[in-house]
Amino acid sequence: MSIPVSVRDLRVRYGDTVALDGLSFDLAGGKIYGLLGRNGSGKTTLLSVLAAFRRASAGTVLVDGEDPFENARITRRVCLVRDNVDAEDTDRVGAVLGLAAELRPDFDADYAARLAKQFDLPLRKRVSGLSRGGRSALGVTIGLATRAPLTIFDESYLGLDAPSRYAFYQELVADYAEHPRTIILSTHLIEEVANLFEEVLIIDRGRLLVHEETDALRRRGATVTGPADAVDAFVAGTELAALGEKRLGGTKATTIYGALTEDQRRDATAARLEITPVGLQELFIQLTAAGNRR
Ligand SMILES: Nc1ncnc2c1ncn2[C@@H]1O[C@H](COP(=O)(O)OP(=O)(O)OP(=O)(O)O)[C@@H](O)[C@H]1O
Repeated sequence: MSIPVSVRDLRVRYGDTVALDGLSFDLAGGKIYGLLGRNGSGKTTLLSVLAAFRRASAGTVLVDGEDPFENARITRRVCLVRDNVDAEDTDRVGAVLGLAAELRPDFDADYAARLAKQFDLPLRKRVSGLSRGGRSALGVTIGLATRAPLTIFDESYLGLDAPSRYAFYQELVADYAEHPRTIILSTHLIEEVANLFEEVLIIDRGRLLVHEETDALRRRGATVTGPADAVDAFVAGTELAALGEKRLGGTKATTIYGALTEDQRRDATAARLEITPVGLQELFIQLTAAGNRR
């Protein structure tokens, strides 16, 4: 089961700091969404509001059609996993999983046990005795096994080493295929998870910069490489935004943002220019680079 999310003009302030500045978007649900943004762009604030950990200063947030704040029907159906597991330090790992099983209607205890084994979680250890990776593993185990209709991972797997992260990605995809739900992942490890995202949201300084299907977004970025003059003339002719450029001697590579027409692609080939796709991470870097910020 998966639930939709609708955000309109969301504003969140911390004293003088504006963390979210009029954010609006809709998630139909039943997909894996990637939430990207530079440090301090407002990702954790947004996810905390969706999970009712924090109240909006202004605007509307609807999760499954209702305001999630102090709304037990909704909060039961939302699971936010942060980078540090929400458990008492003195609790034992097994007890934390037991409590999640009691509190969460769709929690799959057998699946949690399998994940705990896969991630080498020491069930008898206290949370205070876990390594950083152990805490992350406990968090993602709870996040996956809870099977909440809206499941949010807020950089929760960053503490895991590379093999464990890939194990997590595999589990996520496999379990999501069997139990579709709305999943939001925020991450700085963009290349690692880009293939999981069906849609991508990029926020920058509290505002929505991009919300698009991942494949469509990928098609928007291209790098034009060739003799500097020819690249400049071609890019100027497309009237597309140039996000960044690199030079090596007389050769130049310019990253552009926007869809090239078939005619433009033919023109590029005729001018002996090379057009190559841009990875999601590179596109993100360019779109949020200081000089390109609106
Ligand atoms: N409790 C708080 N008190 C004051 N300011 C805060 C608080 N929490 C966040 N902020 C500020 O709000 C802004 C958004 O922070 P937020 O943690 O939501 O960003 P983020 O995108 O999750 O960042 P990161 O990628 O570094 O984790 C930042 O300017 C941050 O300093």
